[in-house]
Amino acid sequence: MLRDARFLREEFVPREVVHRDPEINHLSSVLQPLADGRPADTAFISGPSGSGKTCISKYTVEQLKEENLDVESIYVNCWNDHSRFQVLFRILDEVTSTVDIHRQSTPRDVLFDRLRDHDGPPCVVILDEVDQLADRKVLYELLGLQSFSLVLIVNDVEELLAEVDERLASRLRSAERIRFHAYTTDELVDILRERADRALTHDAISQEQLEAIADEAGGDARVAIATLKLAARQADRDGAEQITTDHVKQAVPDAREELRQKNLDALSEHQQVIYEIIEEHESIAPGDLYPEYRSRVDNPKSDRTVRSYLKKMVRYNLVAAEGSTQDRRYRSLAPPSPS
Ligand SMILES: Nc1ncnc2c1ncn2[C@@H]1O[C@H](COP(=O)(O)OP(=O)(O)OP(=O)(O)O)[C@@H](O)[C@H]1O
Repeated sequence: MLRDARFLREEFVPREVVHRDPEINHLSSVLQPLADGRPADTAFISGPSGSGKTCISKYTVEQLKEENLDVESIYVNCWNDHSRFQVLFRILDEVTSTVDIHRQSTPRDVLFDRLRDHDGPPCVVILDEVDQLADRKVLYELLGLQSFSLVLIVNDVEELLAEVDERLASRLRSAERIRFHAYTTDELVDILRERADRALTHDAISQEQLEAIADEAGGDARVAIATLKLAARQADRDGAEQITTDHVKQAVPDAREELRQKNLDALSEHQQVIYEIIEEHESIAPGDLYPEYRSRVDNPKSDRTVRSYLKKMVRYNLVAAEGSTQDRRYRSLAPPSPS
């Protein structure tokens, strides 16, 4: 049944991608000046979870690098590296040595000065999950760096623009926008087919089962691929030669739970505290949540940062937001524990 399970792993970056030609062409054209040694405009990549924003951005930049020896690239996930220091450090660390940089003792502007003075080949910086940046002013600083061109990945551009100061918003408004839609069922079937052909033995999964998986995934390629992986794993354990309807039916909730758990594990310490508070309540308003959070941590983040954490947790299916903006309440989406 399983030929090469690596093709079903989430982190696998496909060499061939399907159904994103217009988006790839658009991003390639924005980045094209780099091929002539000129800086490129900033690109905003937006769209729902699992619509291929990260994968297509990386793929397009890799293509550019294959054709141009003198282009470099850096990928930073702002969910993990969310402070100004972390972002600047990650970029600097890729382009030059940072052995003498120490978090506690390095003056704030040394990192930035080094990046500004960096005299290497043009470099594309893919900043993923930009809305998770604790200090958005770092974007303003990065926009001013000649050697670096930015690809900014967010779920919703307008939401981000509404949250930054006017000076930064007006710079960002001129960025080129590339919007990704959620995949249709047919598109997901093609993505799944490609993976299944590489990962599984011939005929291990029928068109009907692929359609069933795609249909349940709600346009999200990550959910679809995880479902295929779990269905294949179960079929393999059962010693079956084909994935059956039952394997798929079981894999659908398991895949969602696996992804939920992964997202939960990826939360920072502060985000975990916020999540725990929500879990302890049937539902809670942000106005009650914030003081509770402040009382539980040292150096609490601002109210605004906590609200952006909450939005992200909603997108990642960890919590649900109920009610309108005025009377919003958050509720955990953890499955009921078996009694
Ligand atoms: N067009 C495609 N062809 C092949 N694989 C794809 C395609 N689009 C997405 N994938 C795969 O689907 C998974 C999810 O894609 P990706 O991480 O790029 O989504 P995303 O839009 O960045 O999601 P999020 O906002 O949740 O980070 C990845 O494993 C990726 O390789």
